[in-house]
Amino acid sequence: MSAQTLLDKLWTRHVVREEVDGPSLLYIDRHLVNEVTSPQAFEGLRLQGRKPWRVASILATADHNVPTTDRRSGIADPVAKAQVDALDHNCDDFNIPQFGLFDPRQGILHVVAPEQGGTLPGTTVVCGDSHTSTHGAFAALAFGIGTSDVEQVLATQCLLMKKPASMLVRVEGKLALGISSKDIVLALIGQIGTSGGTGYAIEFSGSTIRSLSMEARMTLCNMVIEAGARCGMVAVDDKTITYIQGRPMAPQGADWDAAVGYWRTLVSDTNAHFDRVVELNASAIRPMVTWGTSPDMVVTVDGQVPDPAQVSDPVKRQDMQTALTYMGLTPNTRMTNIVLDKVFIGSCTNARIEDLRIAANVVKGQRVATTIKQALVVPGSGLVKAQAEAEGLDKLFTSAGFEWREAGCSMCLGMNEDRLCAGERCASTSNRNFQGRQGPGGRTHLVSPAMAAAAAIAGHFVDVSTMTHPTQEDQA
Ligand SMILES: CC(C)[C@H](C(=O)O)[C@@H](O)C(=O)O
Ligand code: SF4
Repeated sequence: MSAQTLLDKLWTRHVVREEVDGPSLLYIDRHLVNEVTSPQAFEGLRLQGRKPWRVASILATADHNVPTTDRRSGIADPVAKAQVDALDHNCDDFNIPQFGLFDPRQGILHVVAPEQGGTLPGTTVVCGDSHTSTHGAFAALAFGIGTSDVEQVLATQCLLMKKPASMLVRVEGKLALGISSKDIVLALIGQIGTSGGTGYAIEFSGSTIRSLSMEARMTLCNMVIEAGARCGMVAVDDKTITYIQGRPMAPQGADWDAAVGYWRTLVSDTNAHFDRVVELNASAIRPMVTWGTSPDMVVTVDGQVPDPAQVSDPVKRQDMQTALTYMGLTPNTRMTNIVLDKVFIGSCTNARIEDLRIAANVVKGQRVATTIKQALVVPGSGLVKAQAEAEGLDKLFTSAGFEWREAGCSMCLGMNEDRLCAGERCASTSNRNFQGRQGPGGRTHLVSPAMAAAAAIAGHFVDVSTMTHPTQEDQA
């Protein structure tokens, strides 16, 4: 047999039926269900008199609409409340286990599932949410689906999909101090653009990737969607296996041994062919900050806001101009001179324990700048929150002036009460800086947790690579 990529291996193992020139039918192992994209799917099942095909494949929790303060007083917004109530009702009705609002395991699905051992190598993982690509960090074939697909997977445990092309992103070398996988992926998106990954599944490889923790690998795979790719993945190694061992939903005993034996095969064969290869030099990567309204509008923190006048392509020039007007920025402003109103540390990109450790270490013993109106830390799950509290990280944050919240998507997209007001400028560890993403008229700059934390203290962006703190390699 010819050399196979990791994608080939995952694909072949899950194809139920292959069509020439059409989508294939894939078997789905894990279905993550949130409150936003599932109500209509469940309604569809009911109308057809169907039941979920394999309830045990489902992991459900509300994440987008949940309040991050005072949950006991309920959800004020009627739309948010209706979605959360619908998930409760549907899970009760169809006997689907759910992590409810008061369950410590509740949180953002892309944080919760790996934490529970619900994301395993060699599986297919879907969710009605684009950032499902996150789970590919475990050598899973993981991708977001739409609401009608959610219904199809509930009903049949299968999904029609066309095999993506393969892209290898090889990152070699050592990251400088203070640089994280968020900077790697922002640098990648800056290089290939928001449609550079369209039609591809991206596999990350190379010595830099091997040195990264599982948390850091999840951040990489989380953001491939912002490069247009459907899924991201990282091959299995010791770190993958160590992370999973002992988690509640992980296999045990003889099953564990058999699973590990199979998981070890989940690497691209030497000489496997990729449709596109992109190389990055880790030692050249600097802390990244977005300046515009798309994740590829990004520069290094020691750079400046670009000048549309320097760009010859009229379409690109107009896009830049529109973004700058929305963002309220003047060309050639140094990034370190951009003054902020709010800071958000959270989201499925960067709200895992390692992210909070890195941020807490930066703010330790200091105070949030008086010009910052609000600095939020929203852990990715109740268990991340509990772990952080056990380590005293919450105290480091609150005594610096941050607010310490309950788990959820929160200000990543403002479907709950946590939002930017019009014109407010925010350093955010999330993944999307689209117009109005964090609240109508809000201005988002995407950064790493270390960069967000340092910006909160200074009141403007600062270059964290000139500060001393642990890297993601130390934490692995
Ligand atoms: C609401 C949901 C469907 C959406 C997504 O698919 O990604 C959200 O999570 C986001 O990040 O924009
Ligand atoms: S944290 Fe943000 S990106 Fe992630 S699922 Fe929630 S809204 Fe989407």
